Amino acid sequence: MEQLRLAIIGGDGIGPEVTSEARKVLRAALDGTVDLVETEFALGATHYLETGDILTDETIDAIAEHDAILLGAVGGDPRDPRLAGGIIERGLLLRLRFAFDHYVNLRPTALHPAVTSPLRDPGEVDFVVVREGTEGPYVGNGGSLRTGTPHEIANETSVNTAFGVERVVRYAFDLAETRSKRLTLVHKTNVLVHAGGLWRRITDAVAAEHPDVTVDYLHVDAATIFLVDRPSRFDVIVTDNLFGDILTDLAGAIAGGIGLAASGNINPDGTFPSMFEPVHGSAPDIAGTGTADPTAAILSAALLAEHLGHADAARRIRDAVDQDVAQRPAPTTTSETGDRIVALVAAA
Ligand SMILES: NC(=O)c1ccc[n+]([C@@H]2O[C@H](COP(=O)([O-])OP(=O)(O)OC[C@H]3O[C@@H](n4cnc5c(N)ncnc54)[C@H](O)[C@@H]3O)[C@@H](O)[C@H]2O)c1
Ligand SMILES: CC(C)[C@H](C(=O)O)[C@@H](O)C(=O)O
Ligand SMILES: [Mg+2]
Repeated sequence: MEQLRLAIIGGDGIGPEVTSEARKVLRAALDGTVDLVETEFALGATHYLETGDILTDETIDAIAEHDAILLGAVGGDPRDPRLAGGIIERGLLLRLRFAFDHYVNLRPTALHPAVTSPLRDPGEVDFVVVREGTEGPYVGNGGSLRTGTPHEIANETSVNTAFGVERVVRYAFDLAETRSKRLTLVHKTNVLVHAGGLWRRITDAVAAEHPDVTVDYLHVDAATIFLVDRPSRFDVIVTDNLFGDILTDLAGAIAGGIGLAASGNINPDGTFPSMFEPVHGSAPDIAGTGTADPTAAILSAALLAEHLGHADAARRIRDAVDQDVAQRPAPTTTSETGDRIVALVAAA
């Protein structure tokens, strides 16, 4: 039987709560077809406060030995001065994305049947944001002069390389070819002229190789209007790291809630393990209450299964989620939702 080695990073807050439900569902979906070997890595703000370690080189090497990573969420109490400066987000989450060259951050959005969108008339909501994952303003290229004085100067430089932009744009076009063949570049070329110009030129050049894909462009501010007014206009959105971050929280909200939004940090070359995680964070406001919705983590596990070649297991997970959200009791708990979805997967 095929063996799949999964690195599990529950993380902080609701991260471990939703990840354990996703693991249950994944085990049920792969049962009998795969020998699933799960290795837990204690990482996150809590781990850092206990040990002083955020992510050692040895741990990166150990995680690299796995076929994929399932991550919950990381980030501790925002008021804790020991966690200031996003040290966990940067030193753990972004470090993993960069170390494993997750240059595609894939964030699909679909309005599941029976889920209520806050939009009055959402129409068809079925699009994928292809968010660049290793560049942009996320690279940590910045600094502050005269810090803490009235004359402070703080810089955060967005890094965009032709190599980095081209590979993610190519991925987005290839994805559009498998969908409705419509691609929207989202940027802010009217202000961010250097980075925007590069994205635009590369998108135009790759578009010439895909004459059957309809390509358009929106400034990111206008894109937020259309996401609310007419999300059906979108099929594949390709955008930079920061715009993609912001748009996908909005996308989650219009598709019925951030508790349903899944993502994959993909290394398309397969050199490193890809990492699957909900779009949401550690939700300290509800951690420990047992009310977190594990659906985003479960759908992230479906993306993981699909990425590893188990399309049938992925389909069964998604079908079970669709059935569950259509008849979900309220109120319900994190583990009850996981249990119901496990039962539906097992019955399929
Ligand atoms: N990938 C990640 O690990 C990741 C992603 C985003 C934020 N974060 C971190 O998480 C911490 C909290 O960030 P935030 O408050 O800005 O965003 P968040 O996504 O954690 O929470 C935003 C709101 O959504 C709710 N929410 C989130 N997930 C939910 C779920 N599954 N079910 C029900 N409600 C849910 C929360 O209760 C909160 O009201 C910060 O430290 C942030 O840096 C981590
Ligand atoms: C926690 C943070 C670094 C992260 C990001 O900005 O990418 C998160 O918001 C996300 O969407 O995964
Ligand atoms: Mg985000």
